[in-house]
Amino acid sequence: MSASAMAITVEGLGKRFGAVQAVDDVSFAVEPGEIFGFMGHNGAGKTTTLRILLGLTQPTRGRATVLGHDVVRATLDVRRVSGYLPASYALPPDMTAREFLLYVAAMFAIPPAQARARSEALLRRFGLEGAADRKLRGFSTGMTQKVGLAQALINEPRVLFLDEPTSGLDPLGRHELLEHLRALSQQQGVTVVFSSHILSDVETLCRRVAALHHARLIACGEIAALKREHGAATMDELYLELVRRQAS
Ligand SMILES: Nc1ncnc2c1ncn2[C@@H]1O[C@H](COP(=O)(O)OP(=O)(O)OP(=O)(O)O)[C@@H](O)[C@H]1O
Repeated sequence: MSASAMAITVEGLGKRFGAVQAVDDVSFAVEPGEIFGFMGHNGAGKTTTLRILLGLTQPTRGRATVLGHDVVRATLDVRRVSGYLPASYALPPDMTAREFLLYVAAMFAIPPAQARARSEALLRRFGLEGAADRKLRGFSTGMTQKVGLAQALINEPRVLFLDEPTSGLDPLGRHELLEHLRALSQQQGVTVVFSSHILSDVETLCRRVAALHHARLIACGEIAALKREHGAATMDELYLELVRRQAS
């Protein structure tokens, strides 16, 4: 696939925070409609890369595009077509789920009637109708993640960036969330970047992955091919082998 046909392109991306090189010469591309896995240990640079792709942090080197929009020069276009579920964030405790979705819709300047229709559809889709008028302060981890995903979808994004979306979820909650993501990709052609430490979830959902290690990309490609290449039977084995090779 040519670079211009890619949903996301990342070329020689770098980010330095003072003395810390958070992302170092990272390049990869994501195809439209694919669910692309992003793995790496704590502090490897995953969140920083996602935040650069969303235009929330400026790179110190390199360039990246989302649906052809340069993430530095066309940040507003990038935000318009993107949804983001951060790894951790505080929902406003005194808002109800419904109020919160309408609030996020207003930030995207979605007209009120459309905002109401989308909010109701998302509340239904995530089984939150019964809790829609409850204040967010009492929401469980699973319900909070569903609200988080609903807010990330309010602008009907074509590209969805998810940072650790399944952490803290029970097996049923994880399964439901993975099914939602699969449906978004397969039925609506949404491109998903799925960053996770839970390698079984990455394997369940993604055909291709990138692995970051100490800010650098140490592997990128099809999971099946990477496993073959590195003689790994499982995803955990693959990841450990990739990291081991860096150390030796
Ligand atoms: N705003 C910041 N200021 C200074 N250093 C930062 C900042 N954001 C990230 N870093 C540093 O950059 C490095 C990469 O962090 P990042 O959050 O991108 O990693 P990560 O792979 O997402 O980790 P985790 O899995 O723990 O979320 C870390 O050393 C981190 O401390």
